[in-house]
Amino acid sequence: MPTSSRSTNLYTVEQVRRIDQAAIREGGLPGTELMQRAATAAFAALRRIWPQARTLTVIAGSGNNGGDAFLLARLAREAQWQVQLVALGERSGGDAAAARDAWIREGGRITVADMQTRLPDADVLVDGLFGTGIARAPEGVAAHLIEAMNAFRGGRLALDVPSGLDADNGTAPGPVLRADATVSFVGWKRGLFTADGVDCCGQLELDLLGIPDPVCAGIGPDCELLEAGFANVLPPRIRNVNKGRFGHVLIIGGDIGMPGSVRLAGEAALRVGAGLVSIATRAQHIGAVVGDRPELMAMAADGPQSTEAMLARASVLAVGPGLGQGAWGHALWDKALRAGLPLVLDADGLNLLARQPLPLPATTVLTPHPGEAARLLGCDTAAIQADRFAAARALASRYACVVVLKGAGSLVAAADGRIALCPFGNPGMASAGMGDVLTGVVAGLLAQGLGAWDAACLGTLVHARAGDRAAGPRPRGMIASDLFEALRDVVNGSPS
Ligand SMILES: NC(=O)C1=CN([C@@H]2O[C@H](COP(=O)(O)OP(=O)(O)OC[C@H]3O[C@@H](n4cnc5c(N)ncnc54)[C@H](O)[C@@H]3O)[C@@H](O)[C@H]2O)[C@@H](O)CC1
Ligand SMILES: Nc1ncnc2c1ncn2[C@@H]1O[C@H](COP(=O)(O)OP(=O)(O)O)[C@@H](O)[C@H]1O
Ligand SMILES: [K+]
Repeated sequence: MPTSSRSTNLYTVEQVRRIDQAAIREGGLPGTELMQRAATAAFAALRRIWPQARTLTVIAGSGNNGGDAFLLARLAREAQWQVQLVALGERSGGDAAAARDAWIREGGRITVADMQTRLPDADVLVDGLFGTGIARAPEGVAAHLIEAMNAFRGGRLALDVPSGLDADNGTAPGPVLRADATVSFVGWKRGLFTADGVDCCGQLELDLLGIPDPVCAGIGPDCELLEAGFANVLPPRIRNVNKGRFGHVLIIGGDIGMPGSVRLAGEAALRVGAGLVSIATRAQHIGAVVGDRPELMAMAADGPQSTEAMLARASVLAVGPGLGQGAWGHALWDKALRAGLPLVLDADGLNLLARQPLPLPATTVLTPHPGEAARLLGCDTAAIQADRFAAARALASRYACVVVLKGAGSLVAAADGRIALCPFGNPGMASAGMGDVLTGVVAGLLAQGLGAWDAACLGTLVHARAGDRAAGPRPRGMIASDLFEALRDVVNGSPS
């Protein structure tokens, strides 16, 4: 795992609440003090991000997120900014009530929003409508305010969480703010980094509000961010070695019409350092597989004996790319799973598992996208995306293995409930064959001796960072093969 620090910890909303309460109870930090610190941190970030700004429109909800907003509005006015404040509702609750009173006491004016409200123009807008306390999809005036904020022509800064986002799961059941920047308080909420969260937050900053580490001890985290430094889990190579030390990956798949998937997985395994890579595929695909990549070996998987001979030489299997679910694919899949070798299962390898849940080898990594995950759990894709963390954990526990749930903010889950999130990757990677590359990467790392958890975490990280490096500012039109050179750079730790 990456070295644990609070800046790489991801928390549930409930865990952040417990930290708040512990800070108030045991840390001697009253809620009003935390709110003041949140406002101060957010105003400092705002000035850093928009150094020319002098006018502000502040939106305050009725809870403590609104409290942060009232206090930020005060700070801006004290700094001689021109501030206009729009509130949802006539009253604020809890510590926010005192913040609202202070704003009014000092002569601040409040526009109480209705369906006709138009937001005043300003350099920057501060979203303090909803934070972690959002309880349902915004409707009526709340929804109108979010839509108006999205139409606002200046910069948009969200306090803690973009309003409308479920900070636990990254889902947006209704309208949601698309912020240019989000300053989050106390700890990262896990939903900021996956599903819709990745499109709503903009630039992310975290302020711990000065809550000391001991106050948080024993509270979570729920999940850890995979960091660039994780690449260190792969030991440097000594010079006196030969290819036999770095494993022999056998990729099984490529039914009629699908030679590309095994070709991509095979080269990916080589590009992260596997010693030998063989492909077991249809006889007619052998030329296509080795044609422009002669370092790959390819053999016809055309009967039980040839399959057994290939399995006997392999140290790691990657089963599924282009495998199909017909009799040919099923027979290979069945033999491969019973071989007991470290295994990566993807694509039709997963679809066959959903149909026939065979026991899996002790070292197994499943790499489903949300559609495959849904088949494995017997639900629909929307249910997977509604709580990706629960889905990844349920899969790892049901199949007693390590699972990579792919997609924006890929998750790696282990059967013991451990979970890590990859904050890298980009929409250019939503293209054919990218998953095949990931399969090859994870298999290539298993072949070099990593365990299932480390290979899945490092593989997900290396694949996503290679995708970012290859995409640069041109994600659209990136193809899976564009990642190969970048994989080699990233796995060798060269700076981007
Ligand atoms: N001491 C603390 O607890 C701290 C809290 N902080 C801030 O407080 C926030 C959490 O505050 P709260 O728990 O008060 O929650 P919020 O301020 O996020 O929202 C809760 C309020 O919105 C209402 N509401 C929820 N969903 C709604 C919907 N769909 N439509 C209309 N109204 C809705 C609730 O009735 C409640 O009044 C954090 O996100 C953070 O910004 C910070 O000030 C740091 C310290
Ligand atoms: N929008 C995105 N942001 C980050 N990563 C993405 C995005 N879209 C796809 N990816 C990554 O690209 C890969 C696509 O895998 P998959 O859907 O199985 O593709 P294929 O079936 O074409 O091989 C996964 O690793 C996924 O996490
Ligand atoms: K907010």
